[in-house]
Amino acid sequence: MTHSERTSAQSTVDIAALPSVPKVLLHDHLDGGLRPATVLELAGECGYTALPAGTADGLATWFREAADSGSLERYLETFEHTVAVMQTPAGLERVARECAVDLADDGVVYAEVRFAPEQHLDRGLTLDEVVEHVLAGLRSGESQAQASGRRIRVGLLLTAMRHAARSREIAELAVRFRDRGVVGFDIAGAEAGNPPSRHLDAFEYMRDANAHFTIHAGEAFGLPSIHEAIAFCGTDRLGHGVRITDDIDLGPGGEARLGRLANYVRDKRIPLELCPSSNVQTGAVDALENHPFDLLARLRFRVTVNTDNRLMSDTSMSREMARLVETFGYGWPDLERFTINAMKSAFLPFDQRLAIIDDVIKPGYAVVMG
Ligand SMILES: O=c1[nH]cnc2c1ncn2[C@@H]1O[C@H](CO)[C@@H](O)[C@H]1O
Ligand SMILES: [Zn+2]
Repeated sequence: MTHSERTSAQSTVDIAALPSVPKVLLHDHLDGGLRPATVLELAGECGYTALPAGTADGLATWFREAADSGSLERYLETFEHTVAVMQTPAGLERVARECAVDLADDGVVYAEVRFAPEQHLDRGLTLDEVVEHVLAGLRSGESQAQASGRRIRVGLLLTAMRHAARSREIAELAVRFRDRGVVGFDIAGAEAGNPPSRHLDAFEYMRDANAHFTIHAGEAFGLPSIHEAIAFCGTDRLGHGVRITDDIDLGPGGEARLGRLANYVRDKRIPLELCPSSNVQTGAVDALENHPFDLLARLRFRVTVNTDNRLMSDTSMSREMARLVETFGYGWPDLERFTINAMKSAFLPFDQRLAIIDDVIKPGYAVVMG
């Protein structure tokens, strides 16, 4: 065996081994990741009768197909059913606990999970109580994972809905809980018509508090949204950001010419929280093979791999990575790079990020690369 044959054999990804390598997830919605059976059981417990199917399998199929709509607005309508069953202390804690356990079972070692507290007040809980119950569920899921030999750490991001007017309040909530497990802030929801600058005071509050945030931008709307998120709001990361490719021209020989905004994003190493399957479902990209993930990765943007909504996309970190490997032919060194990109971009203190990279990620990839 020559050196290059050996190197390529060692770097070839065995799809079955994906759950065993350490993975880092920065963009995952708590209310988009419920187990179908849990949706069903919680609906029974809280008397929610509007579920679109009566079995776990039926629900799994319904969520995937309904989310496969080609439009972000229609995709978001499916959350009505998950949010409806996450209105009680028990419901919130269970969903959060199962989220941590499921991610750990998939080999995720560090995750930032997000949700919008303002959507969970229907049964009288306060914003603070909602966050407390979700944090309690995450801690209990971490312990449960550890008892079964899996180690995961989950940070919480608090999301404000961009069509609503509570972003400043949610930013304050995030800062109030910063030493109790909340690591940052975000805005989500329908992007077109709700530019990031509508929530400028929330972002200014976060910056004033030296606190971190990301912004869903460049998913259903293009460059103006990304520009505002960066230039006006000062975002640390871009949720999706896939439409940054609108500012990249490919010449006749395939050579890329970056516009000023694309250059800025790359120069400043602004992390892109790319969510391949979700982007195909919402129509941000027409097919996985046309996803700009690979172009952006080859141009050395700081790309990261994310699930967005595991229930709606019927996915997991391992499955997203498998889809990328099958579509673009990535090897283990590529997946390790995407994972380190994500860990570098986490909203954890620098020394803790480095410790996970050096003590967990690199040794984990060294095992599969031989
Ligand atoms: O990809 C997305 N783009 C924009 N908003 C989203 C996406 N996925 C989920 N949400 C929205 O975020 C809320 C809090 O988690 C969800 O309820 C959903 O409305
Ligand atoms: Zn999202």
